[in-house]
Parts: sequence; C-alpha cells; structure tokens
Amino acid sequence: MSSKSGNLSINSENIFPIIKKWLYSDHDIFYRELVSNGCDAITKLKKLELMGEYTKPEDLEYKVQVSVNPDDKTITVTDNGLGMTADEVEEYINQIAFSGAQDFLQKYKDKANEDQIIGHFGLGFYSAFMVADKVTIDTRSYKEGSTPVHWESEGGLTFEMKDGDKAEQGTSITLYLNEDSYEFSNEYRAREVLEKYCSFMPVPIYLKNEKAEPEYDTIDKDQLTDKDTVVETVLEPAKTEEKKNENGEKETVEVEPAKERYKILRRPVPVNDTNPLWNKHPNECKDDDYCDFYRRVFHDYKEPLFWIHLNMDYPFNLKGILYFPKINTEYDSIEGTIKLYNNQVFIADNIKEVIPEFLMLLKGVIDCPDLPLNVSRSALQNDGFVKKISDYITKKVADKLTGMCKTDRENYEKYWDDIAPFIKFGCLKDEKFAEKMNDYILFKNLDGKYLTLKDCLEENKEKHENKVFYVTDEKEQSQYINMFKEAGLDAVILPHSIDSPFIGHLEQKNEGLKFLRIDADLNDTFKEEVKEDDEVFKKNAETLTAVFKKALGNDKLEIKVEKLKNEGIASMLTVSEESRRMQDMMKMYNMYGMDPSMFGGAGETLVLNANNKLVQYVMEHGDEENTSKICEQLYDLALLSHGTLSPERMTNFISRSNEIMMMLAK
Ligand SMILES: Nc1ncnc2c1ncn2[C@@H]1O[C@H](COP(=O)(O)OP(=O)(O)OP(=O)(O)O)[C@@H](O)[C@H]1O
Repeated sequence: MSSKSGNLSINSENIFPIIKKWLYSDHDIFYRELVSNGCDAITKLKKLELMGEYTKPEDLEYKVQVSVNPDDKTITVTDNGLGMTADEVEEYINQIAFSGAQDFLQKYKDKANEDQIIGHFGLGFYSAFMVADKVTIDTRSYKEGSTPVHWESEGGLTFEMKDGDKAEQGTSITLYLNEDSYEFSNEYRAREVLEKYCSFMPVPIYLKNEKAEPEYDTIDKDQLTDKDTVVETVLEPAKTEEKKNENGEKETVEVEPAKERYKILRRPVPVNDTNPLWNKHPNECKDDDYCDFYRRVFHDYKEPLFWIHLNMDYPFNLKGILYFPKINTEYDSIEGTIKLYNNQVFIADNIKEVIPEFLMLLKGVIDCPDLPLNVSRSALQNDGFVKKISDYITKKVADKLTGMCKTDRENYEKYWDDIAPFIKFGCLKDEKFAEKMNDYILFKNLDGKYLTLKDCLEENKEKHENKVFYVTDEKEQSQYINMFKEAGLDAVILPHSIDSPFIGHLEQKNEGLKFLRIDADLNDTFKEEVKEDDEVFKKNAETLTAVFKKALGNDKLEIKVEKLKNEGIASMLTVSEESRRMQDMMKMYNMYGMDPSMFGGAGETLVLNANNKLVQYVMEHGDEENTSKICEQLYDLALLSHGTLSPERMTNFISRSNEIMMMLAK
C-alpha cells in the first residue's frame, strides 16, 4: 500500500472539544475502551477458530498486554486477536468512528449538562485522544498473507497510513500522552484503572512497566514450565545435620539432598479474572466463593447476610449476584453499589435505568450482554427492554425474600432487622415489590417475636382493633413499655427512620388501620371508668389543671386528669401521633427553625393521675408554698420518662431535687 493520508471526518472539529469536555470527569475510560477492543478482537478470532476459519498456532496464548512507559509517557495496548487489514482500518477507524459519535451527539445534545449520563459514556477507540496527542495503530490481520498496517494520527483530526512491520497477528495501539495525562503511564495508576474497568474481562490482561527493574523468583526444578525465562541455575548443596549415632558419637547426616533450582523472571499475573463467579452455575458455587468474591469486589470486611445469584438466558441474557450487606444500624444511611457489566466489561456503578433505585442499597454485580447500547458500549437506550430488565431483577429479589420467609423462616427472622430498612424502602419506591412483599413484612413485638401485620392485628383484635402501637426507642419509651407489659398489651418495635414513611404507606393501603406510638395516647385498659355525671371529679380536675398551669407558668399546656389503675404513676406525657409525625417530617426535610405551632402545636399532653396520692395532695393544697415545686417536679419527671428535658429545665430539676432532699433531711 502506498502511504495515504486524509481527514477523519468533516465534522470532527466541532465534535472533539465537546467530547473532551463531556468526558472530562471520566478520562480514564480510554483504558476500558482500548482493552475491551482488544478483548473483542480476541473473542472474534476465537469464534472464527470454532467455525474452522482460523487455526491457532499451538504456542499462542490469547492475551491483552498493556505496557506503560513512565519515562516516555506512552501506553501500548497490544492484543493478539484478529487484527485489521488496510481496508478494515479504512472502514472501521477512518470512516465509521465519527458517524457513531455524531449519532451520540444528536441524541444527547440537549443534555450536555447532565454529567450523570455523560460520565458513563466511552467513545471507543477515539477516546484515546482524550489523553493523547498522538496515537499510532500497528495491526496485522489474521488472514494469511496479509500486509501489516501502520496508522497514525496527531490530534485525531487527520491521519496517515502506510505499510507497517508488525510481525504477529493482532493490534498494537500506542498513546503518546498529553501533558495533562501523564499520570496514566504510572504503573500504579494504570493498575488502578484496569482494576476498575477490566477486572472481569474475558481475556487475560497483563500490565507491564517497561521501566521497572525486572523481578525474579527462585523455584524448584519440578515447578519449571516452558513459559518460564530462566536467568540463572542455582545449585543448592545438600543440607546436613549433626546427629548422635547408636554409639553416642557425632555424625554428619544428609537431611536434604543437593538440588538444582532456577532463578526465573517473575511470572506475569493477569490483572483480571476471566471467569467471574456470576458466570458459573449456582450449583458450582460454595458459600465461601460468594464471600470471597464479595470481599474482593466491594472491599467490605463484613460478611454479607445472604445473596441472590441471578442466572437467566430467556427472554434475555442476564447474570449477576446481589448481596444483602450487613448494615451498621448506628448509621441511618445505607449505601450500596450495583456494578453493571456488559459481557464482562464494566459499564458503571448504579445505572438507574437498569437497576431499580431501591436495589442500589444492595451490593452486587449484574452482567447483561443484551443491553441495548449505542455509540459506545455504555450509552443506554432507555427503552422498554431496559425496563423489563429492571422489573425482572425486582421480581427475583422479591421471590428470593418471600421464598426464604416461607421455607426458612428462622433465617428470615434472623436477618429481618438488617434487611427491613431495605425492604421497606423498596415497598415505598416500587408498587409491584410492595404487593409481592405485603404478607412478608415482619414486626418485632415487645417479646422479640416476629409477626406479620395480619398476626399483629389478629392478636390485638379484642383490645384495640385495627390499631398497632409501636415503639421507636426502647430506652426512651421504657416507662410506657412497662405499662403496656403490665396491662398485657403488645406493641411493635419500629426504630428506623424509614419506619415513619413506611407506616404512613401501610395506613394508606389498609383502610382503617392506624399506627400509634406507644406514648401517643392512654389506652382505656389503663384507666378506671369515670362516669359522665361525676361532677366531683370534674371539679377536682379543673382545680388541678389550674394549679398546674399556674405553677408551671404555662397557660397553653394541655393537661388531662385521668384515674389510672396504677396508683404509683403520678404524671405522664402523651404526644399526639399526628403532631409528632408532622414534626418528624419537618425534621426529615430539615425544616428545623420553623415554628411547630404552625402545624397545630407540639401535641404534648401532661396526664395527671387522680388516683395518685401526690396528685391528690396538690389538689387539696393548691395554695401552699411547696405545691408549685411539686408541680414542677412532676412535670419534669413526666418529661424525663419521655426522654426529653431541655438544658435549662435539667439545671432547674437538679437544684430543685436537691432542695427537696434538704427538706427531707431537716
Ligand atoms: N484492537 C482491535 N482489533 C481489531 N479491530 C479493532 C480493534 N480496535 C478497534 N477495532 C475495530 O474498529 C472498530 C471501531 O472501534 P471503536 O472502539 O471505535 O468502536 P466499537 O468497538 O465498535 O464500539 P465501542 O467500543 O464504543 O463499543 C471496531 O468495531 C473494530 O472493528
């Protein structure tokens, strides 16, 4: 071939600056594009081999070799795949490349600001120009008698092409990095990027630093293989020891014979695992394999709780492993990662088109070779097919959970506290998931027993129909819990911040159902009945209320006088469920600063027990000097057993308590 030069594309001048800008955050993606092109070239050649159109030389081992040269600032990616003829370079590199890029631009031109989408794209071979000023291709087709081709381009706008001198089949692409991108010729940076994108590509990938001092290992003779490069034969003399013989004389005995060992160049180790666990059949995988894989991919030292191995090939191809991670309940937020692959090539983490949002709380890998990708392997077409994939994954997760609840209830209960936030979030986000999970949501009661909503309602039907009492903080609400237990009432424990929107969701879906926090109201079970026409009680209640309001200097405080069966209780606080939920919501949306009274007051009610001796004392001695102290003390105690005292109240409470003790001491 006579040498040839030309323009790559008439429009390329407009395109390049945009591509460069768009891909700014993901410059490292060129590694993925070049290495996966190499893997593709090998995969294609393997197919030709299977079809009998190519015979592989016996000693040829398919591989992609990445070599970095930190001195020259170059990177070379070499594969021994099918290579290209001059015509193919013309067709695939000179012409096609930019028509694809134009489609891409056309489709996404209005979304230039959506880094989210853009960050996920690669642009095939041309992504090399994001980091390199000059790029050369040396390629030789597998076809017999083909002439090698040398191609080069400065800046990606024009090219030159001529006969090359590549001796072996395959393609070698060399990048002469631009000043801003020298980091990519650093061995450690290169390894990091390769591990990110290429960890599971289907062909062995090796990384070599051209400038690194060679490293050696010394091995025994029987470990030597044809592939090893021996640099030295080491003769190790026999090992001897001095021992006493039967006659008690010292004797030198040989314990290990002399042997020949070999100093060899350290064997290269691929950076990737060509047969990742998700590709294997679940029957072939042991628990340890799943845990090892989890640790390696997610660097999480905690063992996952359990996992789901997805494996289907109809109506589309999808494989993957989803792990339910152990959640550290000290922290409210749960962050997962779902890594998406296309034929073992890493696309990106957490692509929301394919992975339902709530599943991103899990950790896992999904490989879907059928993903409709355009332009580059990572541009997803958001069509019905992608939605189907997403629905399928959701269904599989629900099937696994419901199946486990039915057949392995013991473990399901064991994991429940950890997986509950995830499931509840899923129910809030996905109607279908919520429907499937409906009968498999568990509620832990005061005895630590796990009940379904149906069981809960059935169990408490007689005492409080269609009402479920719940505890959000077992410590803060312990007084109420004790009262409930004494009265033979039950409540469920809902400690997570997701529980608040979740019970709202349940109430919406189940007409008449009401969730009440354990301190929201005093159930009739705790009270003695007060007759409608009990004028004495009414009068006393009015007096008490007036005395307390005066003593506390708070006219707005809601006070309720009840006859509680438990005479020991003097005062308590109840908080209206509605106002509290409103306040919780305000907190959640970070609307602190706002005045809660906008939403109908704090909803707190001080409950006084008319059956309690101290309360009766206050009623009878409203005018006495110490009565207001008792009122303050009773109010603070009610607040305390509810878990809340402002710093100012706390200071007063302590000094008042001391005063009271002084009185006792006198
Ligand atoms: N290492 C290679 N060996 C053989 N052919 C190659 C190699 N690299 C690129 N090609 C050819 O050039 C074409 C264009 O490559 P490019 O990376 O730009 O796009 P692609 O691989 O088709 O798509 P994408 O990488 O965006 O998914 C490839 O389809 C392939 O035919």
